[in-house]
Amino acid sequence: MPDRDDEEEGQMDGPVLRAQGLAKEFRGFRAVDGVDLDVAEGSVHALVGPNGAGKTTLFNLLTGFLKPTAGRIMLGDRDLTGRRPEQVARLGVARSFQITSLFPQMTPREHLELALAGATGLTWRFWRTERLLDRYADRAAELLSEVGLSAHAGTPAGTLAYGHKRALELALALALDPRVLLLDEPTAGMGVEDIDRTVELVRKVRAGRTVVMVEHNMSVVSSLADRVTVLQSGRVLVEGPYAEIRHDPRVISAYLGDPHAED
Ligand SMILES: Nc1ncnc2c1ncn2[C@@H]1O[C@H](COP(=O)(O)OP(=O)(O)OP(=O)(O)O)[C@@H](O)[C@H]1O
Repeated sequence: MPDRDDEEEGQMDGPVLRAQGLAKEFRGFRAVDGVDLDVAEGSVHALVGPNGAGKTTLFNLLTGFLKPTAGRIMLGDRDLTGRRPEQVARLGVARSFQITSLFPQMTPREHLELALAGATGLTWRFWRTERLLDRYADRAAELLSEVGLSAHAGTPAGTLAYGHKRALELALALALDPRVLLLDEPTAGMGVEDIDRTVELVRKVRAGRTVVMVEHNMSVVSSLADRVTVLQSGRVLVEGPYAEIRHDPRVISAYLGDPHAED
């Protein structure tokens, strides 16, 4: 018997983020082709798959950066389908941006104050008003401490080490206080030490949150993910806990590029 209360709240043990029949076509080519995805509240859910599987496209759909050709995206009982990225973010699905979106001259503290001001609806023309930004100083300091950047709060972002830039991106997403945090390859381009640090960081920030991440590094996936969705050719190939999917012959074939993998 379905538990109506839980369903109506759109949370508890039900999915907090749900995609149904999601598709994206680029000039007739289906990069995402009828994906169903249920992300449970409080879980870390990894999206994996070989190159070109549609992970980035799916991420862009979930965050409003692309509009779906078909299908529906729900956050709890709210329909996110077709909403713009800033609306999606404000409703509670925030994405950790790429380093290219950082301003090299601005410090982590300034980035965060600006993000916090933006999250509360203040527009750009207000951001230099010192008193308004002071309001966000405490929260910015907290977020910097959460991601281990306190010692670099006043360093221009352009001169930060790679791992620290990625930590700043994460803090910027957390500034939105999201219900669902999307991480796009959080360990991409990192050496072993930074990867370990990032795994610890994600462990820490996941508390009380739901995380969806695209991640190529399977050891990172095994350390962090409660559930894994494996995509191939725009479709869900397999879904389940990492311990189960890692032995699945379809997954192994997909990664080895077996042309009969879908059989
Ligand atoms: N804007 C676009 N126009 C046309 N084709 C696109 C576009 N974006 C993605 N594609 C195609 O859609 C498919 C899926 O791409 P996508 O980047 O989502 O895969 P991915 O799983 O993220 O791959 P990777 O692991 O290499 O990042 C690819 O074949 C890609 O060439």
